[in-house]
Amino acid sequence: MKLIRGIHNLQAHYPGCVLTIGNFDGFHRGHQALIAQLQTEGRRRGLPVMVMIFEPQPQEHFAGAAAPARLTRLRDKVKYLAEAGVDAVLCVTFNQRFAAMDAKSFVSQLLVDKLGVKFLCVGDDFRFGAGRQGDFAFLQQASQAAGFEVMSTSTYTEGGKRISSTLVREALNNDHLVVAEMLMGHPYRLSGRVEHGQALGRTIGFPTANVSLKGRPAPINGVYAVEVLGIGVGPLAGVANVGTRPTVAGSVQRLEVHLLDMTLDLYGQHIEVVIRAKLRNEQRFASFDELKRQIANDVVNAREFFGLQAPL
Ligand SMILES: Cc1cc2nc3c(=O)[nH]c(=O)nc-3n(C[C@H](O)[C@H](O)[C@H](O)COP(=O)(O)O)c2cc1C
Ligand SMILES: Nc1ncnc2c1ncn2[C@@H]1O[C@H](COP(=O)(O)OP(=O)(O)OP(=O)(O)O)[C@@H](O)[C@H]1O
Repeated sequence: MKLIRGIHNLQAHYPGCVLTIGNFDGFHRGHQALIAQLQTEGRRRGLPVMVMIFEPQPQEHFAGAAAPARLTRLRDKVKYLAEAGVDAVLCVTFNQRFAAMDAKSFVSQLLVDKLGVKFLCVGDDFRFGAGRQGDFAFLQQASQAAGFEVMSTSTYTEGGKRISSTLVREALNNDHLVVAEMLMGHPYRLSGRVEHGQALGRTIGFPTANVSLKGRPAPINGVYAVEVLGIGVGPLAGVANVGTRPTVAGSVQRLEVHLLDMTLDLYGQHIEVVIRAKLRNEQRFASFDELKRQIANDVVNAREFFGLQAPL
């Protein structure tokens, strides 16, 4: 699969495509159904399937810290889209300049001239162009003039509700991990590079791999039984904290993973942490000793969740 980062990296004339546009945060079953539909259209026309995504997501650009928590970072979105069989991802840098592009230019310059779009599938609530001036009716009109087809996605629902990234966020926020997994068709996972922490964990017998969330708050908070992927072996069972570590006066939310029965040097590696079950909320303990006792308990609970025996 081809990842094109930025409009400026597009070939002068892309050889035509079937296209969809959106955030694809969480890559839920609605997104998956849309991609499957697009693949049928691509095959029918002998054209590559392209997905246009934005980084940052438009709401993150406009609302900054007040934007909804990010479910899936770019690297993982691209991975999900590649696994789903998409041919190309165009990741548009959503900045002030792009936001200022009017709806007409978005269609004529980007979709038609640069991408050679032949078939476009978006939700009928899709808005685009400066001031959200472009809508589905606008697209229909423009497509007739420019000679491409436009179709609205059929809505994929669960229990009468439209599956959306917002619904997945709500489920995760309420610790309904099973619901979130059902909506997404895969368990929730966080990923990132392992960085150096204060190395306090090892002094209490629980070394942790610290994963920066790059300043984007995760939609979950607390202590979880997890599985770690992406380090060649595994999945490896672990226990993780997603939080600010109030006991040690931490402030920035971070992901910390302690692998069960295993000491591995993970510094610098990119790991995927599959969130399997919530064990408890994060707490502020009066002493480091109390925290240590509680983490030992968390380990016992995670072991029980995974059906693992304590080591001899
Ligand atoms: C399973 C687990 C549960 C944790 N729970 C809490 C908690 O409830 N409150 C808290 O302040 N810190 C919690 N922590 C974070 C510890 O404070 C942190 O691991 C410790 O300070 C070591 O940090 P360091 O890796 O930067 O040295 C938890 C860590 C783990 C691995
Ligand atoms: N449940 C669904 N069924 C069919 N298509 C969907 C569904 N959810 C999203 N889509 C389509 O997938 C594309 C990408 O959607 P996008 O990720 O931007 O929004 P979303 O999943 O609806 O999340 P949000 O909660 O942020 O609105 C859009 O074209 C959208 O119409």
